[in-house]
Amino acid sequence: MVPTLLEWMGGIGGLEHLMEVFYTRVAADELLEPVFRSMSPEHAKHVAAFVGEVFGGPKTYSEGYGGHPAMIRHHVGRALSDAQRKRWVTLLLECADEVGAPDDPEFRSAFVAYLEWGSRLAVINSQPEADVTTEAPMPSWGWGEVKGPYTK
Ligand code: HEM
Repeated sequence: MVPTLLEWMGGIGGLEHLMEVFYTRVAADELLEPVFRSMSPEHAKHVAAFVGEVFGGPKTYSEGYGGHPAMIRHHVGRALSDAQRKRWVTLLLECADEVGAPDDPEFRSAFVAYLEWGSRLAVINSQPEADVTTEAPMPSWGWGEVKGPYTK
């Protein structure tokens, strides 16, 4: 059986740890700190729940935190810039290295693909003139063309 992306990265505990480390670093980053100044103490946990669900885990975000529409609404009107988006992705990947998240080529290609996709949508939805549809279904992300984790 091919593991889900969430299973491969150590389950929800592994993802929560990554997000805790990441949002601590975000709060100390000059470009991102103003964007996340009002984030709730639960922010890292909620983002981990969302990404965990997308990566094949339990439906925690859908059942407890408002689902995909709520995630989209959190970005609406924030006028995020591409520079902020790039820093967000770069910092998250640095933290993935720091916490020892899987670094096999297969996992990282799937992880980066999702982060590029999701972060670009967040920027689009955050523009003041954006025509946002919040009713899109929860995304589901898998291994893509690499089809599964690295095997020797
Ligand atoms: C794959 C990409 C992304 C995902 C999955 C994601 C997910 C989320 C989720 C689930 C929330 C709501 C958290 C909660 O329920 O408390 C949220 C809020 C937010 N996100 Fe994102 N996000 C992404 C990209 C970005 C990027 C690139 C930025 C900015 C550079 C950003 C800025 C924010 C901000 C400002 C909030 C609201 C924080 C607050 O409550 O004050 N997001 N995001």
